[in-house]
Amino acid sequence: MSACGGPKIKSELRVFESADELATDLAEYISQLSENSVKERGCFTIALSGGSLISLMGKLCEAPYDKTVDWTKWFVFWADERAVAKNHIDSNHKLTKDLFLSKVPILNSHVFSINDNVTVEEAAAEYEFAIRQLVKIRTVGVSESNDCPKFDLILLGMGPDGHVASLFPHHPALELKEEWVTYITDSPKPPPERITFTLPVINSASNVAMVAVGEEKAMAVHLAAAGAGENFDASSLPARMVQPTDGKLVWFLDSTAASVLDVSNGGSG
Ligand SMILES: O=C(O)[C@H](O)[C@@H](O)[C@H](O)[C@H](O)COP(=O)(O)O
Repeated sequence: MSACGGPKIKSELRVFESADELATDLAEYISQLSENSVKERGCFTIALSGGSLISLMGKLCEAPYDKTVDWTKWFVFWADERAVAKNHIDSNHKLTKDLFLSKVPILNSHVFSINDNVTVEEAAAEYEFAIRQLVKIRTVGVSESNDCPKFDLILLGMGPDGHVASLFPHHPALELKEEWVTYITDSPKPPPERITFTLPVINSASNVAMVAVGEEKAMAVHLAAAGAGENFDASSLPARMVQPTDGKLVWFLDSTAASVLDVSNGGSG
C-alpha cells in the first residue's frame, strides 16, 4: 500500500496493488473503528451503500474478524437504497444481506433497512424519523457543530461520474441543508427512484470511507481526491463535496482507480 493525502485536512488516501489487498485493509480499518466506538460509546453505528463496496467488505466475515468483532454492538444503516422490493436483485438491502448480514451475528433489531412498501417520499421521511429517535437516545451520536446524526462510519462507493450514495452530479438533492434523508425519482443510474442520506449527514460522520476500484473511476478519483482548479464546479462531482466537518475521510483505491492521481503530491493530511 502507498499512503498519501490530498490538500484537504483530515483526509487520507490508501492505494493498493489489488482489490484483494484493499479488501484486507478495509476489513482491518472497519474492525478497528468498531473496537474504538464500542469502547468509547458502547456501540458502533455504520451506514453502507450499494455496489462493489459490499463484496469488498467480505473479509470481515472471515477469521479473525468473525470472532473478534463485537457484532452485537453493531447498528447497521444504509446511506442509500434503491426503491425496489427487499428481495429484488437491485436492492442494496438484499446485496448486503446475501454477502454480509447473513454471515455475521448482527442482531436483526439493529438492522435499519428502508421501507420498501411505501412511496420513496414516505420511505425517506420514515427513515429520517427512525434515525431521529436513535439520535435522541444517543445510540447514534450527534454532531457538535449541528444537530445532525454522527455515524461512527459511513462507507461510500463512487460512480465513474463521481456520484456517492444516491447523490448525482448537478442534482438539487446536493443542495439540501436541513433534511437528513431525501429521495430522488430521476437517478441517471437505474433504478430511477432512490432514497439517500444528504451531504450534511455524510459530512457529520466521525469517519467516512470512500471505496473505488477500477480504471473507469480514475478521473473522478483524481478530481475528487487530489484537487481540481479553483473554478471547479463542485456539484459536477458529488464525491468532491464529501468533506467531513469534524470527522476523518479515508479513500481506499486500487491501483487502477488511482492511476491518474499524482501521489507524489501526497502526505497524510
Ligand atoms: O446503490 C447505489 O447505486 C450506490 O450506493 C452507489 O452510490 C454505488 O456505491 C456507486 O455507484 C459505486 O458502485 P460500484 O462500486 O459498483 O461502481
